[in-house]
Amino acid sequence: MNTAIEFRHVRKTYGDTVVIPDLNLKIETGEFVTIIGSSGCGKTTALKMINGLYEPTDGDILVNGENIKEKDMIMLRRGIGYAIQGSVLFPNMTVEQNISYVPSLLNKKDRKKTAQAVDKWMEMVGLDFSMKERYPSELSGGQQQRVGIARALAASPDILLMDEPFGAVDAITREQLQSEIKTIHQKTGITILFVTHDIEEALKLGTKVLVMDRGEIQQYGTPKELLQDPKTGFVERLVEKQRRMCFLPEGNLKDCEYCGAVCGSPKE
Ligand SMILES: Nc1ncnc2c1ncn2[C@@H]1O[C@H](COP(=O)(O)OP(=O)(O)OP(=O)(O)O)[C@@H](O)[C@H]1O
Repeated sequence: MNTAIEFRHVRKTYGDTVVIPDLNLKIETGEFVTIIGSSGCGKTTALKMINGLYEPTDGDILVNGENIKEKDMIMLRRGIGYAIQGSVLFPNMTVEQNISYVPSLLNKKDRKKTAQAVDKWMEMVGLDFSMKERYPSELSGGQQQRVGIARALAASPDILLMDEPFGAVDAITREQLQSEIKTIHQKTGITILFVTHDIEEALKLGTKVLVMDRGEIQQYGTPKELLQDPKTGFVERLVEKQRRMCFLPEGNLKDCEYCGAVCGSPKE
């Protein structure tokens, strides 16, 4: 397995405040990593250091084996999609223009290729083609979120960073978007890092879950590992409800819907 992203002794401080003391982590190519932790623990900071929006105070970050310090930032960001909560679309551009923005830069004169990319990603995120001419203000929150994801994917990145992308949408749309991003991951095999506040979402989507507290890794493992063998009290408290869900009242253990195996044990 190749390593898509590696943090080597990464430290990040803002003034006197140490947000990330010493982060060491290897993320394998093709992994869907959900990142969860207490508020302010440095999840967004970690994400933004990968695409160079923030610079580490110390240490190194490698993307596909290359130290990002030695890379051209524009080239680095072209290979890394970035989708965040809420609409960050260009307000004066149509849906089609928003999605085709980066592909048209990359494809230059090949308009057909760009148009094909727009269609492919609109279909993949569940956007009707009739919306191509609309402006962001004429879309619902969920539709705007879909355009944002399609735009991030249209540049064909091999890494996609998502910072609470479904935080601002209603429960039904959220569930639809979750299953769409899961399908996209399965179809494309790209590496995804996905920050969330919702443990259920983290366990449902992640092939690996990264639990952080105060800039430190509490656990990095599969949903099954987190449920069966929480390494710290913090992780144990985080997954407590989900573990209980695997336990049937009559005393039998049921196959857990998250980890696909018996993972809970009676609390009482
Ligand atoms: N540009 C900045 N300047 C100063 N402090 C910052 C800056 N960005 C973030 N911080 C601080 O660093 C800490 C970590 O912030 P970060 O946004 O990475 O946390 P987070 O885990 O994503 O939080 P949340 O879950 O609340 O979104 C917080 O205490 C925050 O106030």
